[in-house]
Amino acid sequence: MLRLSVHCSPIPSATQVPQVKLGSGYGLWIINYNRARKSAWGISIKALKDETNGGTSSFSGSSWKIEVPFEQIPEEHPSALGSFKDMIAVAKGKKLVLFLDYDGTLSPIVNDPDKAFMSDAMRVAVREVANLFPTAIVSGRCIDKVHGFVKLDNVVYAGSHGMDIWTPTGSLKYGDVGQQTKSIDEQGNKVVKFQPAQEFLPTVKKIIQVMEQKIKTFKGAMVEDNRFCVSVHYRNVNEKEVDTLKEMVHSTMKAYPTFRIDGGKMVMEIKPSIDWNKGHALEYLLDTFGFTSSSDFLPLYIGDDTTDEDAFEVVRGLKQGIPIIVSSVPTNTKASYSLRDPDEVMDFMVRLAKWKKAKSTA
Ligand SMILES: O=P(O)(O)OC[C@H]1O[C@H](O[C@H]2O[C@H](CO)[C@@H](O)[C@H](O)[C@H]2O)[C@H](O)[C@@H](O)[C@@H]1O
Repeated sequence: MLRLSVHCSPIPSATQVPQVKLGSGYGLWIINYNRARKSAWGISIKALKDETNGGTSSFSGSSWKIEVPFEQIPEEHPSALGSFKDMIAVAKGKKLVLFLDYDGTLSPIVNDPDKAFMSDAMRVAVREVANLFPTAIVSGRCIDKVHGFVKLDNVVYAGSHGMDIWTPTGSLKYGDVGQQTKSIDEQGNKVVKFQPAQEFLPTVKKIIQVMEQKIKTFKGAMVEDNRFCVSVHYRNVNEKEVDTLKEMVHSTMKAYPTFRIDGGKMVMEIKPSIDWNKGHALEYLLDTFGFTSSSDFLPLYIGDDTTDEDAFEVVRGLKQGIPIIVSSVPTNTKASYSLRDPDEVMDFMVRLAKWKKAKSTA
């Protein structure tokens, strides 16, 4: 346990001090924590629902005393914009491959999941980078929905947390597992669909039916059909009812032992318990892009959520790649760099495109 005395400036009055209820879905964020000096002067403290938990806090006089398990202190990660030159230096001689999460990365987090629109400017930026680098959108949403938001045809899509991947070629490496089917899309293009959770589809449909009934008593709760996965949203549920809703979901899912529940931003993500996640999807996609056996590629993955950590881990494991977390506060992550929000993600892509064009004309 690391003990910190945090002096606030200006001194907050008792009423300004955020109510931090530890152990019930609240947590502490320490901004500008100086790991080397183990101090945190003049910092701001936020109590965020549903974030890292642990420790205790108390307020006395002009300072907060915070006790946090050392391993839970969020680290700062250099800005991918601020460190652009150093960061991109490793791309020399390599082919960059871009992976982009959708919610919270290309679109801001909003209360209504059906209204998480991407701006036109963001669309222009994604189209531009996708013209320069192989680019994939990797989302928890079902493919139809994420395609409906992104509306671009020069990227490939992986939906349902990577359990539904559509590419023009498919993969030879994964070709013999019987999970790839060839078809023709609405525009008459060949598409190979990789769907490792096919057999779970009937049960997913059943779970959606059951959950839709059960959430009726929770005002604001919403069930989202993500084809191979189900999201139970509680962003708009009264705080006092969130724990009961979570308990309901956990106890209901006991009847479906071949499924697991992962966390997300005010959402419970119900998924088939197969050994497949966004990290595996990244490996599959690298293969379809033709990069598996060579070392001359550099994956760059940008994402904001816990499910993106699986992809960050794979990128790290490859020992050639750049994992970037989208977060406005320091956070515990396997990413190496950070961008604060979707606006910075857009600036970053514009910069990336400029860098590539300058390199090509040099
Ligand atoms: O992998 P992603 O593309 O990041 O998708 C993860 C989930 O994102 C969506 O939910 C989140 O964004 C919503 C809109 O901003 C927000 O209302 C919700 O609270 C967030 O959890 C999406 O609705 C889910 O289906 C995705 O699984």
